[in-house]
Amino acid sequence: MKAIEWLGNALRILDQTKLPHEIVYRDALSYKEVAEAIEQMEVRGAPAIGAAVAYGFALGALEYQGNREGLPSFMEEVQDRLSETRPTAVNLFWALRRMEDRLRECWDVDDLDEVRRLLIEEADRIADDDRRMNRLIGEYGNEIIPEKSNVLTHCNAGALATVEYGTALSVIRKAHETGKTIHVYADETRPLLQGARLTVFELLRDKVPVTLIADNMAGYLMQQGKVDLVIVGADRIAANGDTANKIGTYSLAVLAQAHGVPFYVAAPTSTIDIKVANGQEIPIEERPAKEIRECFGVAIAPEEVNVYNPAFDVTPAKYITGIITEKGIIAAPYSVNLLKLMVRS
Ligand SMILES: CSC[C@H]1O[C@H](OP(=O)(O)O)[C@H](O)[C@@H]1O
Repeated sequence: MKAIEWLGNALRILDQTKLPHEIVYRDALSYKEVAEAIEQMEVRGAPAIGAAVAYGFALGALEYQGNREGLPSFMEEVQDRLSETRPTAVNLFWALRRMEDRLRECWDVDDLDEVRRLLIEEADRIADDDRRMNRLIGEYGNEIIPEKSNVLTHCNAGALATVEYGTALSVIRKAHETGKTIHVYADETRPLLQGARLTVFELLRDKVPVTLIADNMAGYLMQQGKVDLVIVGADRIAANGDTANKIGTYSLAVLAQAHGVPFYVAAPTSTIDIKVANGQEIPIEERPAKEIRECFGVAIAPEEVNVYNPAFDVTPAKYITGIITEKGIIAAPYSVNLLKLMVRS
């Protein structure tokens, strides 16, 4: 089950708003369709968004009908449209920058089809890098999973949030595959229920024991000593280790520290934004009020009520036990150790 698949002239997108009850694909033939799919969260998850944007950029070059000289200004429009879709996941901007850099490197390539080929090749590399990084996250992360453990996770940081394997769920999968007795508590993750709809869906398919809980039950589980560790994904990690992730992550981190439960973030280095000093500088997406007032089309609050709907929150580094990356597990002091990580090849 892949979130996205490149078809050579289109990007096949699994519409995650329909999961788990319907498996529906959309073949995006244009960069605008990719942008809409990201905004509507048909494709979501920081690494998956990054790869989708890379292929969306390549689709823009395929759509272009002008001469070679006009391509750069057209691709600026493509870049603008893709970059305005969702502000928090830095993977989007990391992928766009790689595609823009590749386009600039092609300045002396006159043949438009050759430029298109080189851009698709770069998007493929971005996708392959994500597969590789997620596998390694699973390998390193497995080192911190006890032989027998109850792990709590939030939202969906699984295969559906990436090109393959996932980040937090890559660690859980690896532990399961290596024969550890791992059981997962999956937060439903209001308001869009990525945990109930996507994480549970993934883990049941992989036969990983999983129990679904409402978000407000996590503290009670920890108070009863039923959670051995928490592992979540990330959308943007600042230079000091402050981490933006799905709304509700910060509450989990504070509860985990209060109950002496280790709290890990699993993310590829494409999610680390070393240019952002701390969490205050991370843009937090605010989404439509409808997502709170309704639950998948069923009104659950009076139409006239005001709504606050931040899609992410920021967990200060002091609550994070370790950051699991494809280059190893990073501990505090994050300002020092993340910088060392990013300069390491
Ligand atoms: C592999 S980490 C994915 C990350 O993205 C999710 O947010 P959204 O579903 O809104 O894209 C959530 O924060 C996950 O942890």
